[in-house]
Amino acid sequence: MRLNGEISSGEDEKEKQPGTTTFSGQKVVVGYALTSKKKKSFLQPSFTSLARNKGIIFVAVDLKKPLPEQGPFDIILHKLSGEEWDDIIEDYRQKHPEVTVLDPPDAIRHLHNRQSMLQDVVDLNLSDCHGKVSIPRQLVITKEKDPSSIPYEVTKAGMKLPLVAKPLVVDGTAKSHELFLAYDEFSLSELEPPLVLQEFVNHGGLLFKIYVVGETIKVVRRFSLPNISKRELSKVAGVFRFPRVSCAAASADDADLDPNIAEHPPTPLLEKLARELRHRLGLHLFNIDMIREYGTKDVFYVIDINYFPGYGKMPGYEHVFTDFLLSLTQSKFKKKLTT
Ligand SMILES: Nc1ncnc2c1ncn2[C@@H]1O[C@H](COP(=O)(O)OP(=O)(O)OP(=O)(O)O)[C@@H](O)[C@H]1O
Ligand SMILES: O=P(O)(O)O[C@H]1[C@H](OP(=O)(O)O)[C@@H](OP(=O)(O)O)[C@@H](O)[C@@H](O)[C@@H]1OP(=O)(O)O
Ligand SMILES: [Mg+2]
Ligand SMILES: [Mg+2]
Repeated sequence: MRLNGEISSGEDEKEKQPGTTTFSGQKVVVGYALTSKKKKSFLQPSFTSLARNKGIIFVAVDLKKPLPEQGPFDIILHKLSGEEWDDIIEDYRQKHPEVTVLDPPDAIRHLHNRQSMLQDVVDLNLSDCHGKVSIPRQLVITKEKDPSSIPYEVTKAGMKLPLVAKPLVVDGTAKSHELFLAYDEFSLSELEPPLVLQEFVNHGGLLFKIYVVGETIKVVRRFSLPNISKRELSKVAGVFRFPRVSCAAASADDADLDPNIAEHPPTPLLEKLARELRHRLGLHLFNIDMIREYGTKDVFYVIDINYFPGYGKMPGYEHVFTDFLLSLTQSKFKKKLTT
């Protein structure tokens, strides 16, 4: 932590104000390396002004200058793709252990692959904690595979139709979010590996997004794909691209919903899931997409985990994030006092 006014430049410098509520009356400097889209959705004025009043200032990392020459920072928030950036931030992290880097690049990379992202959910074995949490059955089709062999692979693995086809790698591009619903296995040969093929689980058209910010979780409901009946499955063939239904800012929280579908998953289950994943993934900032199997009360599937998601859409994110950033520096300060 730094004393008031110690930082010398940066586009947000003019936003600084005296009078803080930080642990020791010092400013917390948060460097950020985000795309312009992310900066716009995350650093909303309602958030930056609340943070400023609590002594947190945000400073843009200048990607054209060496990172070690910038700052000093207390915390770095980042979400940029590419190996070059990963190397820069990893090197900085090792040389500046006093700076909290959210989060380590190798832990983030674990979520860039749709197979590895869900592996920790499988390992967790949350089967007796107010409900059962697992992942849909899935099959990876590697890059080397000839697309014409996909129908055979699917049949051999005993996968149940319909299937959701997802690009294996999630790299922040629109293409990595291009998903398809496959009603028959033969049409899958139209798609381009590498892919993850996941069994489609009927869930009543509603999804739970569990936002994790350190130790805090917030759950919102979003609209999702409707159930697919056996009758529909028998009548339809082909692969169909579908839009990013659950990403819309319009939440399903206020809609008139069937309580059997919309009732929130049990809090102890969500808390345990988030805590365990936080530790196993080594991440502070992510969200979990979870669905309830239609017709059940407590059978859940995790279908997606995203690093540093769209927190701007999380109700009350300004307060949650401000408290989180302050708690990070406070625990560091306390540690310093006791060592
Ligand atoms: N196995 C599944 N069963 C039923 N519906 C699914 C399944 N997998 C995905 N979906 C639906 O497709 C949507 C997109 O899937 P997913 O969340 O995996 O993609 P994404 O591109 O990573 O999304 P995001 O924008 O959240 O990163 C889900 O929100 C859900 O509506
Ligand atoms: O665009 P939004 O603000 O909605 O945020 C989305 C975010 O995009 P951004 O990081 O470019 O902002 C996505 O990241 P990438 O996988 O593409 O890296 C992914 O995390 C989505 O799940 C987020 O939507 P949410 O799950 O929160 O609804
Ligand atoms: Mg998702
Ligand atoms: Mg995702």
